[in-house]
Amino acid sequence: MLQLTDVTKTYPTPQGALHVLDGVDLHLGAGESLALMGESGSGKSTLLHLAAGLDLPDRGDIHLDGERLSTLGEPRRAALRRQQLGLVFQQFHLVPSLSVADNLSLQARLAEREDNHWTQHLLARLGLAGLNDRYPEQLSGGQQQRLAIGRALAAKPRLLLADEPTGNLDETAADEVLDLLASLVDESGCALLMVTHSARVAAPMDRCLRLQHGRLAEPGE
Ligand SMILES: Nc1ncnc2c1ncn2[C@@H]1O[C@H](COP(=O)(O)OP(=O)(O)OP(=O)(O)O)[C@@H](O)[C@H]1O
Repeated sequence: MLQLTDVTKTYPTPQGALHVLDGVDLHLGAGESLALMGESGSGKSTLLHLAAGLDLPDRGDIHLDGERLSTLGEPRRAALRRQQLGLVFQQFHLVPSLSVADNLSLQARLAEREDNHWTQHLLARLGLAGLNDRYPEQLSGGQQQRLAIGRALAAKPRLLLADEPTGNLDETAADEVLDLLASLVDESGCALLMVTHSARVAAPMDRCLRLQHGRLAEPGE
């Protein structure tokens, strides 16, 4: 599903080149879940952005669903994202001018993969069924994040990339959102790569890796 081979990423900074990823190898199979941990600034978001084809590595290869991202132009990478990926960020990135229902179905519509039955199921499971006509600003933080998760899953992606999806929520809301995310990922059968600082969140996932000094390692290594 996702394969990173010897991936290197460096950012230019006024102090010189910052080597964030230094030969990262990673394989994530279909339906597999992986927690990505690591200290602040260790490069977790950078890795997720590369996996999504939002940025390209300096060296190494990234294959998403068998496609080599570095050989694709941005329009083709965007199409691949639309068709294969769900993205959830710490900031919800909802569209303020669209209702709950329209935010939820946005990506599925763009991917031309609307499934009314699945959409209604998601709305009910996310506890948003009665809120169809509201706008994001009329929702609580937890409801906004649940909507962002629903939007990412509405097109039935093969891989969900989630970057600290509950970092903005209090602990109770975070627990609820993560339980929901885990069970909806199970129901949809998609693979999950989730950045988290929480060992409790990482525990139920198939695998957990830690990013340190630009490389991936088993926790505790
Ligand atoms: N566009 C950029 N230009 C220069 N430096 C960058 C850029 N993006 C990120 N960095 C730097 O690269 C390093 C890794 O950033 P990244 O956001 O990937 O870390 P992270 O592990 O996700 O951190 P956090 O847990 O705090 O979100 C940081 O030192 C950051 O300041």
